[in-house]
Amino acid sequence: MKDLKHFILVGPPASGKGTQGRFLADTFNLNSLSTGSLLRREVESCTELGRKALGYMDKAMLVPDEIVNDMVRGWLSEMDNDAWLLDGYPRTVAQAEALDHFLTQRGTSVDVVVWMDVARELIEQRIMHRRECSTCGHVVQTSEEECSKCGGKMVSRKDDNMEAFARRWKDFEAMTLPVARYYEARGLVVKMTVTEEREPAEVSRDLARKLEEYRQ
Ligand SMILES: Nc1ncnc2c1ncn2[C@@H]1O[C@H](COP(=O)(O)OP(=O)(O)O)[C@@H](O)[C@H]1O
Repeated sequence: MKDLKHFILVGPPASGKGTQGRFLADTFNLNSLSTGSLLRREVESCTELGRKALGYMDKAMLVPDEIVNDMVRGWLSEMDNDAWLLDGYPRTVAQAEALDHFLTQRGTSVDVVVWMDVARELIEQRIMHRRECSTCGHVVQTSEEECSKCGGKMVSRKDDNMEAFARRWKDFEAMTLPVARYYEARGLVVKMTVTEEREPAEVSRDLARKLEEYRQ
């Protein structure tokens, strides 16, 4: 039976990576790293890395590989419990190769790559139904006019969101899909294909089952 300690989560924006990532971290007792969140923290703390990254993040461009590679290597080196999940990294094949190189040097490797394969039409529907509270920023799929958290007015940012999504999807297809294929060629992928809307908990159960099979 395979030991599953090193996870990578790959998927397009709004594919449910955040939710399934939390599920995996809880189930397998993993330290999880979202490179997007870490970069945002660096920006907020005005570190040198944050200053370098900001110019790219502002334009919704990928931060150069070297910066992100160094950041992830630092995070992995500092960890005491060697069980982790990376979300949002590797995002390019060059990042995947750099990670492989780093892990090989340490005598270890990626154990499994969970690919959230969600149809583009489904993600577009999610974005269309997404509302954001104009007061507290709470984001949900709802048709309610009032925020369930603070009572503020719920607004839709459909056009902005659709435009941003189209750009991010293009990047995903061009740069990150090849990452999923890179790992697929190495037999490391567990693919979660989602073609119709399902409860996140149901997707988690399916995922757990697939991981059990993969592990045998
Ligand atoms: N692995 C990565 N390589 C390069 N840039 C990254 C990476 N991860 C995150 N970023 C940067 O951080 C930003 C936010 O990332 P993330 O939180 O994953 O959200 P999004 O899904 O909006 O891209 C990205 O737009 C990009 O500029």
